[in-house]
Amino acid sequence: MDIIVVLFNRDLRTHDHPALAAACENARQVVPLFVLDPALPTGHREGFLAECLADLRRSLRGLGGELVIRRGDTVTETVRLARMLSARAVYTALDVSALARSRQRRLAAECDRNRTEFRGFPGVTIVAPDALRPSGGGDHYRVFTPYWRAWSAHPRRELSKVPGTVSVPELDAGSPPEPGHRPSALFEGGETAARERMRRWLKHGVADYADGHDDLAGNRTSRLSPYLHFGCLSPLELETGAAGGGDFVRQLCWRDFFHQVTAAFPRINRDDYRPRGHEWRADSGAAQAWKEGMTGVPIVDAGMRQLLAENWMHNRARMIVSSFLVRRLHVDWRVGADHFFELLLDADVANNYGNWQWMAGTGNNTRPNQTVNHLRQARRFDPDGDYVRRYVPELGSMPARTIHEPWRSPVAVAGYPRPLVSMD
Ligand SMILES: Cc1cc2nc3c(=O)[nH]c(=O)nc-3n(C[C@H](O)[C@H](O)[C@H](O)COP(=O)(O)OP(=O)(O)OC[C@H]3O[C@@H](n4cnc5c(N)ncnc54)[C@H](O)[C@@H]3O)c2cc1C
Repeated sequence: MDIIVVLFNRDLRTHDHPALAAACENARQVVPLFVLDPALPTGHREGFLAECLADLRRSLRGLGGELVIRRGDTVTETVRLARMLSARAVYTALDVSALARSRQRRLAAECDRNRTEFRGFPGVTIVAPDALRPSGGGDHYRVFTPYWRAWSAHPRRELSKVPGTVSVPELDAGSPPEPGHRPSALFEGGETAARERMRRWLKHGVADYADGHDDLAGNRTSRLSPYLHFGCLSPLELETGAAGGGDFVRQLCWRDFFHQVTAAFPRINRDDYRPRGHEWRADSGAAQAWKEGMTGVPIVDAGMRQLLAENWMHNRARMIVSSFLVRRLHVDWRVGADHFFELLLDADVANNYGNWQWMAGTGNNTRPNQTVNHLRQARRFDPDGDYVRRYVPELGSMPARTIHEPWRSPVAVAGYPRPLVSMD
């Protein structure tokens, strides 16, 4: 039999899917597979994932194919299916986290034992994590600006076409996960919703990105991060569509940057990338107040409550709240990063922990002692206080003049705490 199994992970799409396109070209029959593995840290993302899988199944069925779903250990289930079908190969997109890489290694070894070909493909990032090496030596770029230069000059692969048909052998397709609770009403899972959002963004949003991306109250960033995380969108296709959108493309480069750091330093979610000997305070009360959006600093609380309400947070707010936790409360970056990881719909190991270490001064920041002035940031990026008013209703009637410093107001605000730390 001439069958190839395509294992889907963080690439839940049919457009620009190099592994799927190659399998359809190379074999008469193809089995698109997703394994619901208990080891996957899906957390609040389960409902979104279920929508992504349902949408992918619909798309594949539209091509004459199917999405086969199994439950259990990814390697065991993939190899079991490949053996049952006497498949000649397993194709998959390569990813960078420690979990993904150990799974890839195990899968490659098991395939080898069973005399099944194993092939890894690109598609999770724009430029493959191992494609660029600094001229001065080393296995990855530690600093962003030289990476950005090399990345911009690096030739791109061609976008892969959606296969004309996907021909699947007779087999039990398996039941999809329950749609369950969608964590955030703002994000509908799946490639169809992702492509519609990308289309609107490229037509109406990206041109304003340089001016608008730091406007906390405005909806002026793409909000494509959950779709990029689950691979409902190809980052390369997005970059191609945004050609000329310099500042926006630079953000996509940040994503690739942290992925190549993670590939080289897989313990990025646990160990300091650059140990600085910080002594963190074990203050669970302060950390709890921060998580609940009750620090008494409105701009911080607004960000943390946006996270609780939407499972997403504006990038500027992520910078403000993370720096507040590590620089003002002196709480370990791991506490904040793990909380983000649990709640964010777009949480991924590379971007989340890479950015947290950056803010904590233990990561790739060339100015590790750089601090954020929280009040100045609040006045600059939320000048009218609309972002705070939206997420901190206790302050709803405060004028722009005092909303960022309610402790200066002669009238106490009922139900809203005094700042945990002095803001002078
Ligand atoms: C402490 C902290 C934690 C973060 N955790 C995550 C995370 O878990 N997952 C995540 O995708 N992003 C994370 N980011 C980066 C950034 O905040 C989000 O990617 C962005 O807010 C998503 O919104 P958007 O899609 O509208 O972004 P846009 O501004 O429209 O940018 C487009 C895309 O570029 C990428 N991008 C933008 N900024 C960054 C960045 N600083 N680092 C890496 N990629 C970037 C994202 O994929 C994003 O979707 C974090 C940033 C900080 C400061």
